[in-house]
Amino acid sequence: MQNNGNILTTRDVNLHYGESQALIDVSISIPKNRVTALIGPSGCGKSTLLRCFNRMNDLVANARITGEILFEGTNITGPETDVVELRKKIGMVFQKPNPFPASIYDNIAYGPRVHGTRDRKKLDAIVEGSLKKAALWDEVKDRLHESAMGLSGGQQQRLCIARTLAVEPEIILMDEPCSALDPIATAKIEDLIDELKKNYTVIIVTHNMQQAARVSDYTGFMYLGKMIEFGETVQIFESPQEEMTNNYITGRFG
Ligand SMILES: Nc1ncnc2c1ncn2[C@@H]1O[C@H](COP(=O)(O)OP(=O)(O)OP(=O)(O)O)[C@@H](O)[C@H]1O
Repeated sequence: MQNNGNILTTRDVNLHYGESQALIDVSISIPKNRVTALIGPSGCGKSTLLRCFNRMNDLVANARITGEILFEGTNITGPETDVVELRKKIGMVFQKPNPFPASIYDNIAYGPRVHGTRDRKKLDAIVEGSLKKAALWDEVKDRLHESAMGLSGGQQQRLCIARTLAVEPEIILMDEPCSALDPIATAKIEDLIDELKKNYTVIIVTHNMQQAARVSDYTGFMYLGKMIEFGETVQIFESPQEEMTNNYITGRFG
């Protein structure tokens, strides 16, 4: 597969929560405009690594990180990084859909308003464009001013993706985005992920190996805080180089 260059590179990333180490010497490069899946058994550090990419671990009082994370060549782990700007460029979608208790329109317009867009026409265009990109427009165009809480779980998750897209990110982090959804809603999100990679880089944490195999171009297998193997998804699933990867994907542990 043609690699478009790397958008994120980690160099010897170690992360401790107090005394306990959650990431050990993680060094990977995430290809641009591709979908990368992080897999591995519960507690191996997938979410911790994902949260490093937009500094969400800053919110955890006892988290301490060393090493470098280069986003388009600039280290983002230091105090000089503008975290608000970073999170605009690297958005996040969580396990449980978390729309604000506000209208569909206001959920999408929130980010652009915070970043200074006030013009109604511009906001209208952003709302429509983001909902279209998230494959939700047709379902909600006649109820934009109704509460987002009235949407189904799958629609709420696509709304959260639209909300992320509204501030024009480059990377979308997804932490088990389908784990609260039924198979039909999950299939819609998976189709959407495939569509999104034309314009964005997606990094997804998933417990579901079939999902990783279906949606991702690259896969990283983690175990006990270490990145055991990282490569093209086809290679990881069909000819893993590490015995541990092989044991995991064949269901021998985890
Ligand atoms: N806020 C925190 N404070 C202390 N320890 C934490 C915190 N968050 C995670 N950990 C620990 O760090 C390790 C990695 O957790 P993490 O959530 O990154 O794993 P994971 O692979 O995403 O797990 P899961 O698949 O179960 O979500 C675990 O041992 C976990 O208990």
